[in-house]
Amino acid sequence: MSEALVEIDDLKVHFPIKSGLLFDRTVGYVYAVDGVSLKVKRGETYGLVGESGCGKSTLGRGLLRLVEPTSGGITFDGTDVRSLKGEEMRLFRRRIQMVFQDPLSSLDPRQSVESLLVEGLKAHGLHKDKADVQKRLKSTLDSVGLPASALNKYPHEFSGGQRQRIGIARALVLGPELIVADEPVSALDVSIQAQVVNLLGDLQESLGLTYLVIAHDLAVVRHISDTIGVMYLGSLVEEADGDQLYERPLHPYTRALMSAVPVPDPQVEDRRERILLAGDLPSPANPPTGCRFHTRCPWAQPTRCADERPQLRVFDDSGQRVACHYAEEILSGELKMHEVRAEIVRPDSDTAPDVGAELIQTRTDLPAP
Ligand SMILES: Nc1ncnc2c1ncn2[C@@H]1O[C@H](COP(=O)(O)OP(=O)(O)OP(=O)(O)O)[C@@H](O)[C@H]1O
Repeated sequence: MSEALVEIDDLKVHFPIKSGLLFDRTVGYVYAVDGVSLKVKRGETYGLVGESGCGKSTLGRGLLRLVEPTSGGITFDGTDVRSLKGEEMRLFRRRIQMVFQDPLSSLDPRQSVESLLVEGLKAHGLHKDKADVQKRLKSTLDSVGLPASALNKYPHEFSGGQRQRIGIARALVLGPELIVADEPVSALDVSIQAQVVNLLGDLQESLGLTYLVIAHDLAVVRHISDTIGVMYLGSLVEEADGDQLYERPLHPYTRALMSAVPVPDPQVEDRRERILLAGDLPSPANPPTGCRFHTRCPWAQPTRCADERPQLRVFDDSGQRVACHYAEEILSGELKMHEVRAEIVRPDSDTAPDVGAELIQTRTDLPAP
């Protein structure tokens, strides 16, 4: 299957910053999403990663029009989402559901599981046939591994993992085609995370679901994503097949994110590339000129990186896309990291596993170029 269910074209979501006594003056914008184009194929999982504040959630919310995009196109199953109104919009919303990070805050503690699940059905007028509703609720609970007796209980009576199963059931009960899962496991214990990730995988297989999974942690999306997009300060900086991205990360930011994912093998863990990013994420209200990553990039070159914004371009036949002027030179090793900003420790070539590059420890106490 390769048909795109969702197509996002040059999407921008800019939030106005208001000032003045009545907050009636716009003094600037938060460029939360600033020109993202991507496709989510039917039946597949698109993993969107990036550190907190880079615009991942806003992109997900913009797709559902929970926030109104500033510009750009969104197509869902061939329909122009941005032109939908009234009843058409309501029907569209049924086809896409969200799963949120923290089930405790997204589930009203005063409502029983039954009432939480029926709520969605009511919003779409699907609650009238009582026998049918009961059948639907029970089979939905069964599909997420919860017993029918859960219907009469309240969220606090469940463990964190079970609560997330309720959150997933609430999304599933309307029979959606796409699920936007925003940090679906980051509030859970590590031991429970794998169970919920596996559940999402099983549901995808049995129900033919399409997922957009948003996470700050590459480890979470690694095993479930067919395609991974890496976001930095409102833009996609790299996109590739899940495996391809791990074998050959091209963008310096992806390499930095990758180096933060722990590897279970201590030999590999000791020897792999480490890039600790200098400084914090710049403000999306005042993004750096040129390449937005240049202020933190260990390979940034004067003055092109500061002057010219790199476009997301197809790198080679693999279809991998990267927004970096120097991706080829970094990959070939022709361009070295700034020695003043990095301590480079080369691993013993006889024993070093093939993990992409020399072992690099970047010092974070040095100023950005
Ligand atoms: N409604 C809003 N009004 C103004 N600014 C907003 C609004 N929503 C988000 N932002 C800002 O947009 C930027 C991107 O936020 P967003 O939540 O999309 O990032 P994120 O990558 O999902 O981070 P997190 O994982 O912390 O949610 C942030 O600077 C945030 O403060």
